[in-house]
Amino acid sequence: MTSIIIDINCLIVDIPTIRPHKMSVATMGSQSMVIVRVKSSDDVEGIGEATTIAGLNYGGESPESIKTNIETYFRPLLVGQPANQIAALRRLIAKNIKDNHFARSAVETALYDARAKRLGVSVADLFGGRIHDAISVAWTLASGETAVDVAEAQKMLDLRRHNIFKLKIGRRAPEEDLRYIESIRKAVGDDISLRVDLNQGWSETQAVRYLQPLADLGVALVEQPIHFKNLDGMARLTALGRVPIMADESLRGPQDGFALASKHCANVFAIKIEQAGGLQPARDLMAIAEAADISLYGGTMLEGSVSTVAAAHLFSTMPHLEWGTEMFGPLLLTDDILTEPLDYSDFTLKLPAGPGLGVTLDDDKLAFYARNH
Ligand SMILES: O=C(O)C[C@H]1C=CC(=O)O1
Ligand SMILES: [Mn+2]
Repeated sequence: MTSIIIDINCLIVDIPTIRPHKMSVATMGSQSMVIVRVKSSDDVEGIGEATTIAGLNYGGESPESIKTNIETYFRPLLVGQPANQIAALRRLIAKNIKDNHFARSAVETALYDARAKRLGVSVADLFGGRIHDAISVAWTLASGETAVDVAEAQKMLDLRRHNIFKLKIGRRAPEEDLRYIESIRKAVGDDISLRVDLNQGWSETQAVRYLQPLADLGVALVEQPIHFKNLDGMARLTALGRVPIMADESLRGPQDGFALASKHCANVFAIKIEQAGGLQPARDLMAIAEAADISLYGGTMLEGSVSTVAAAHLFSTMPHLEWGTEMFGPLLLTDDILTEPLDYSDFTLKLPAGPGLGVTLDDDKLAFYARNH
């Protein structure tokens, strides 16, 4: 029997972070997730999540705009449509709704979750099946206090939770950032992979000046050092060859991926399902990277458990995820909205068993953290 979409609901859920998360774009003290539930005539519910960083600080979609746009534009478009025809639904959305990649990703995730549940398979199975049962997970140090970050890195190593660290820099003067990285390097030793993320915080001139000092400190990867539109600049920094360059904000879907790949603007792509516009566009973006011999990294929008596990399903199907992932979002929050939290151990995130995304929402927690205004 054909299952028909009968309703789409959105809830904004606000959960505090375990500590302030300081980036060049914003300081976050809590995370706001838009949880999307797609209900169908056969009673199978699909869930998805759209999460941004600090309202409008990172990009053009906020939790509030995502909720409004899904309820006002996606919902009437999709209600009454066959729930299993995901490609047709994607075409319908593309024809009627421009941009709104985060909202699209949440809706698409919910459609895949429901489709997989109906088939009794996992979301990874819809993308060819998992190759990896666990994926490596980096942690971001971003408390803004060197001593706190040193202690945090040590704790993560002791707990065997993370042994790769991303450092958020570009908020302070470059010389101060160098001293900070040096302290972290001294504390963790030479064998630990340290990467930095500027979130576009530098001018191209600053990047030319400071890439070598970063390389001298053993920084393995430099993420989005300059403005996302300065693709020629990204290509020039990549061509310098001082340290591998990773694109993040410059990648808003497969077309951007093609532009960056054809101009050699990066050595590595950070793949984010929300920024790409959903699981399938993210998969398309990864195919472009693979064809261009650009390495892959599984990126996060500091998402909660639902979007994190959705991305993990997709990443688990990739033969080569050379730089691992940073799917740690749920661990940055003081509480979770799942009945069973995700399993982080042995420096990895374990893919859950079970159909669909393999996770269940805890309705009491949702009710507790839901924004009521
Ligand atoms: O990569 C970003 O820009 C966003 C995010 C990912 C990890 C983190 O700490 O911030
Ligand atoms: Mn980034």
